Amino acid sequence: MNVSIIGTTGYGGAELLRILHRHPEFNIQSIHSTKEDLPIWMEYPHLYEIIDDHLQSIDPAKIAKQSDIVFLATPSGISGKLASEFASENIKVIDLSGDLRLPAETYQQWYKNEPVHPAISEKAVYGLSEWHKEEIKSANLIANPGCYPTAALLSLAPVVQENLIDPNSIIIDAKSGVSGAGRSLNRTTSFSEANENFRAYKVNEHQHIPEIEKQLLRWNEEIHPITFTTHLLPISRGIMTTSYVQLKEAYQTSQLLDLYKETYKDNSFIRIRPENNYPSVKEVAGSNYCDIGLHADTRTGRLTIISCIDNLMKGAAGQAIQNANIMCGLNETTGLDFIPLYP
Ligand SMILES: NC(=O)C1=CN([C@@H]2O[C@H](COP(=O)(O)OP(=O)(O)OC[C@H]3O[C@@H](n4cnc5c(N)ncnc54)[C@H](OP(=O)(O)O)[C@@H]3O)[C@@H](O)[C@H]2O)C=CC1
Ligand SMILES: CC(=O)N[C@@H](CCC(=O)OP(=O)(O)O)C(=O)O
Repeated sequence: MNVSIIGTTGYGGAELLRILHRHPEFNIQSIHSTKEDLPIWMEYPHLYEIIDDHLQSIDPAKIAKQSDIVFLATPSGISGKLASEFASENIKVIDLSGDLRLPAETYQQWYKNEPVHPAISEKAVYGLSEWHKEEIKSANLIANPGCYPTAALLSLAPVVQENLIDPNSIIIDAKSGVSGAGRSLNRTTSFSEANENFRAYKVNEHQHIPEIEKQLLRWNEEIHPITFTTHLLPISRGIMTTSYVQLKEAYQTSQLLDLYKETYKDNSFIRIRPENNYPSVKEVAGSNYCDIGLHADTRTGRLTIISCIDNLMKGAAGQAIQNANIMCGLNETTGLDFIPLYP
């Protein structure tokens, strides 16, 4: 199967290259950027003598003739336009941006960009791999989930679906490494601003709030608006979400762990930690795992759920390739089954 990547010079694009280079079923047919005729190793010298491909211009008709799947690792605003151009072509499209995840009006409100025409966005399947496998299998257009929503949703799904929590009690405290903001220069993620620092940002106005709420409501229509706060960690990769929810009844931690293990028993990338064991971002780095640990506080009746992913893997490129595997009828772990990088 031939695949192409647009936005290859960004962090998401580079991560797609890293995984696809060793994928046994997908062949990297072409890589694209607004920079043309440049060997990719000149942008990323760690690829020197490994990947010699040159960046090519973005010509959707030509890409669709040569490839079966195109990954859009481009910024919000750009991805939507590209998805519209590919709509008339015979090619599967997986978009890593937020452009296809929300209804037009909500998108405009939170992203402040012109929305994609609903005729396009309504065809997109939300690619939360573990939960929408059947839809993904027959999709031609995937809205790959955001990094924070992936970590938060996977960790909240079992208790939300089973209606075990007060629907007005969800608080998600989220932290990300700086690669989550992409490769371009930016004051907040520059070394002297981020190093030895820890700050909250986009408080109550983060663009992932409506994405998380939309999926929670699909699982349980009683869910109320959430409180979601993002923070910037002085590390390159990794996301941790710590969610607090009020349980409707008293549960032991072991009962809830059993529910989580049962829910995810057929999903290789979700690791439910044993009692009194909680994940850290380094324990999933470079991998497609989402590790979840939890504890029910019998004093307060609240459940604390901790979830860790690598933002560039399960939060972006890894999940995109997992979705491509599902779309092509492959085992979802194909090309993704490696151990996290530690330490
Ligand atoms: N970083 C992360 O952890 C995550 C990112 N995402 C989403 O994935 C997408 C890519 O993110 P990331 O790799 O971090 O971003 P980067 O900023 O690192 O890369 C963006 C890429 O888009 C290309 N690009 C920029 N402008 C244009 C344009 N006008 N036309 C075509 N290509 C363009 C850039 O390449 P060039 O300038 O060379 O053309 C670059 O290759 C974004 O939508 C992001 O929101 C989603 C989940 C997690
Ligand atoms: C650390 C950091 O800045 N992270 C970014 C994640 C961006 C992202 O994933 O954007 P999309 O919704 O377009 O996919 C942020 O919080 O905005």
